[in-house]
Amino acid sequence: MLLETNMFANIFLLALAIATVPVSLLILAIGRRLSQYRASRKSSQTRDYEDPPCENPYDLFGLLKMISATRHVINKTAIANSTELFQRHGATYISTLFGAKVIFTCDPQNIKQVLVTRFIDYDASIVRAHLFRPITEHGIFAVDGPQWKVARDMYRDQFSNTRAVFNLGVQEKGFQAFLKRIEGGGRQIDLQPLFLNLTLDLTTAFAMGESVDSLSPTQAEGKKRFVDSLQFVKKRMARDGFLGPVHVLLRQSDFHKACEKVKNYVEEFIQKALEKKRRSEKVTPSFEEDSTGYSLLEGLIENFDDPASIRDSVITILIAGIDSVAGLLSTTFWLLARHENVWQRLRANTLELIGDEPPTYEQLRNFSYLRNVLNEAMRVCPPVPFNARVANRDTVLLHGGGPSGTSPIHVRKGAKVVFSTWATHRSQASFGENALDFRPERWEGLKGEALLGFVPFNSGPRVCPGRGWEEICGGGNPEVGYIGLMLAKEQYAIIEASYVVVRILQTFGKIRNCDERVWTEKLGLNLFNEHGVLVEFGN
Ligand code: HEM
Repeated sequence: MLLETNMFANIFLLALAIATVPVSLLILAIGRRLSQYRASRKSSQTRDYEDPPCENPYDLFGLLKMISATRHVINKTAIANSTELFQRHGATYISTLFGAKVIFTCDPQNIKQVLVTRFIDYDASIVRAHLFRPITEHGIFAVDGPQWKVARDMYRDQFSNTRAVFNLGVQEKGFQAFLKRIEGGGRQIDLQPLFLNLTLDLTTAFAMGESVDSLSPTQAEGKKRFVDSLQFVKKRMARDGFLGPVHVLLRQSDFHKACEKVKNYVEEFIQKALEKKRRSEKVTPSFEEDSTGYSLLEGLIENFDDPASIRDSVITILIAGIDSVAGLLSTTFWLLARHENVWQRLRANTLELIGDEPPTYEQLRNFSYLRNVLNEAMRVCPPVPFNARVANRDTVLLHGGGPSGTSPIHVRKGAKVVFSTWATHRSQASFGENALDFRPERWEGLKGEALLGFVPFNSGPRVCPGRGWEEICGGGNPEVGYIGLMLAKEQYAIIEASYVVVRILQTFGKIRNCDERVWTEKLGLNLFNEHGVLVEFGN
């Protein structure tokens, strides 16, 4: 009986607890909104701040926003919808998500504030550390402040010296394996998965000193398992990133298991390199053009001792450097197959400037029309279409407040700012009336303000290191850093993509588009086309 009474009491208490959860959440959300309202009223009374337009003032908890965002992700219209919202509400507007205000912006001036001018007012890790921690606990994406500086400095030697670390021999080997998969031409192929395999092979060779050979028909079983785990981890991180806090309700054990497999695989390479270092005292990275000896991992071991941070730094590159470059290559060829004039001009330039021999680093670096084509491909379809930061103190965005959109906006500590690279790249104010068209020639005259609206690698101190290094510091002047970056030529990611484009253009005279369907978003950690890149090469 006592047992029964206890049981009923427990069930009652449990039911009461469950019933109080939504009520408590409701009270919490109302409290939060009230204090936000009071604070923003107070600040706008004392200063000239004004709130930007609100997407839906009645959507108090962001429930409608969540439903609509989920619907658009499922329908693969999230990116198109984001542009539509900017058109409807202005370049900066507010929405509510999970009961909190979120500022959305595609205003280049505001993006510059977040990434460059007021860089220290924002943190990046809050929005993604939970996704990165299981795979790279102290890796650069999971940390901010002094910890971020430490993680960033680990890459300094490698990315400040792209010319030395860029291995043309590895590139050519990868390209030959890629070519075998499309040999002969005259048949329809989907380039998108092949580019992913190619960048997997190139990046693992660069990061660990040994390719995973994903393009090889005889890929070793262990390498295949590693690739499967790595790709699974990235896919799951992207899914959980979209789900936000809801993801904790879903099973995570398979994710953690895959993370362990990836870490174990990379650790084996670290152990081998450490032994090598112990034996010969010094691991000297080999910068010979045809050598496959150099790896980021060995470069790191040369300077650092902690195996865990070396592992995090290596895995970070496997997360950041593979799908992004594959996305850029896929978009470029999707566009080239639909713009014969650009293909013709690029091919003529390639044969004239480089001939049919594999290109040198210097030729790739100075190939300006190719640079324009890649810039334009990243403008039309940025591999990282949006990003977010959280204010770590009260701060300001310069534009977008009030009905005219000209007043500064008060950004409270803890507020999230989501900025859309996709939408800013489509701005007519920056790129003219034909902003939606693929026109590499526009880069011949672009300068100043327009360049401010081009941020495929982000900008400021936290700019993608695959974009170049020296210019990041900009002599300590953020303004110089910002503009200097636009002119940077030592860009690992661009040089890597350039090598592949040049070799394909040297090999094939023609490209034919085999897919009349419209481009449809496929969102992961990077952006792809749902239908791939179906083309036929000919001579
Ligand atoms: C076309 C190719 C690429 C694009 C568009 C791209 C874009 C980006 C963007 C937008 C960020 C900033 C993320 C943020 O702060 O939230 C970033 C960060 C980063 N990227 Fe890339 N990336 C590319 C290729 C690469 C490559 C090839 C590597 C390395 C080999 C690389 C390594 C990194 C790293 C380590 C970070 C973190 C930087 C930090 O937080 O300080 N990326 N990338």
